[in-house]
This record gives sequence, structure tokens and C-alpha cells, in this order.
Amino acid sequence: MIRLKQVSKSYSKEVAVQSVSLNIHKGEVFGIIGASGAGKSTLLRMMNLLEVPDEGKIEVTNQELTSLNSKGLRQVRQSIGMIFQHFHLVANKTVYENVFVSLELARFPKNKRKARVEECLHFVGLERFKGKYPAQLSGGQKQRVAIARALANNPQVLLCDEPTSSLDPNTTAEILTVLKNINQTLGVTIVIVSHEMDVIKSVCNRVAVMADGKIYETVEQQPVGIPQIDNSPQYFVKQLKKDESSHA
Ligand SMILES: Nc1ncnc2c1ncn2[C@@H]1O[C@H](COP(=O)(O)OP(=O)(O)OP(=O)(O)O)[C@@H](O)[C@H]1O
Repeated sequence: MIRLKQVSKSYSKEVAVQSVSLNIHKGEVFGIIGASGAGKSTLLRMMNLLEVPDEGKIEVTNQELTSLNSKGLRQVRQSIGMIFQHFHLVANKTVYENVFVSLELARFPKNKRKARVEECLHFVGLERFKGKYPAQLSGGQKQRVAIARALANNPQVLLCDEPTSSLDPNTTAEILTVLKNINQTLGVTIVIVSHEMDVIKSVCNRVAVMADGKIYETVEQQPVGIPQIDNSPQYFVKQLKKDESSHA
């Protein structure tokens, strides 16, 4: 599904990614973890050519991205959705419009756009929020809009760059549940970059550990599942009192 062959990228003299080869299979939830500066985001951003590699080849759905002209690249990008840590929503557009725009850009059939936006907002549980603006939403809701937008063109791949790093544990669990659902019900291949071990362990079936621009090791794992978070005040009080007594 995604095939990287000896891909490298430098910024001035800074080597961000160094000769990485990697195959990500259809239907996987693939994680990329490592220290800050290890090259995770750069590697992910090369999978849809947001960053252009200096060397190497990148194939997505059997098409070599670096050899495509701009029209070909635009078409292939419709099968690759992406979400970001800071959501990247358009501030002066409503929830509905944020999703609608991606259908316009992709020249989705005009008479089907409205229904598709509603379908995507329904999938992420945000139908009631369609008239709101991003500033009126919580972080988790903003990420859901970004997911709906990324899903609008029926992608085969969803690239997720630190998708939960701005969110609290409860909202993180909600977003991971949405991502898992997308993988299981829609069969979308998911790649998640995160520095949070709990996130990677909860949903990924294979994980690349990056260091100094290279893949140090790729580990297969059984996802441990998404933790059930108790957000009740009773839970917080209990945890505080437990910590107090363990330090007495
Ligand atoms: N646009 C850029 N211009 C210059 N240097 C960059 C750019 N993007 C990344 N780098 C450098 O490339 C290296 C890898 O960065 P990258 O963001 O890929 O790492 P990361 O593992 O995702 O880190 P983090 O977890 O902190 O986001 C770092 O040394 C970084 O400073």
C-alpha cells in the first residue's frame, strides 16, 4: 500500500531522514515513534509528498509519487487523507464548510457533495455542530472535523501526525476510537506518528522506532486496546487521595 525505497531528506545540512525503506500493508494501523527530532514527521509528510525527498522512491497504491505530474499527484492525493496535531481547520469557515471545501477541491460530483458532508459529519458524531466555527469547538471536536474532512474523498490511507498530542486523555481515547473505527469499518490503512507510547500501543499492529533519521527497528505487536477513561470527579478525588497516602 505504501512503499518507501531508500528515501532521504535533508534541510540545509541537517539530515532529517536517511535512506529509509519501509512497506506498510493494506489495512494496517502502523505506528512511528521516536524521540523529538528523530525524523518521524518528515517521514510521514513524504508519504503524500508534502515534503519532497532528495533521494529514493515513494509508492502509494502502486503509484510512484515522485514521477507524477501535478494532475496525477492531485489525483493520488485524493486517496491519502491527513490530519495534524493542530487540526489545520479554516477559521472563518463553519464545520460544514471545512468539510465541503475538500470535496470542491477534489471536484467531487456537485449533486453528491451535501450528502457526503453530512455522511462524514455523522461518522464522527458532529452533525449537530455543522453551523459552528472552529473557535467554538473543543480540541477533540476540532480533530473530529479534521477527520471528517480527511475522510470526505474516501481515502485508502489516513496519515496522522501527532493526532492526539494536544488532547487530554479522555479526548485522546475518543479520537483513537474514531481512528480504529475508520480502520475497521472502512478498511482505511492508518499511519500514526506519535511520541506517546500509550497511543502507539493501544491501536497499532506494527511500529517503526525511529532514531537519527533512520528506522532503528520495526516491531509487530498486538494492540492493547484503548483505555476506558473515567472522567468523573469521584475518580479524580480517589486518585488524588491515593497519591497522597502512597507518599505519606
Ligand atoms: N522545515 C524544516 N526546515 C528545517 N529543518 C527541519 C524542517 N523540518 C524538520 N527539520 C529538522 O529535521 C529533523 C527531523 O524533524 P522531524 O520534525 O521530522 O522530527 P520528529 O521526530 O517528527 O520530531 P518531533 O517529535 O519533535 O516533531 C529535525 O532535526 C528538524 O529540526
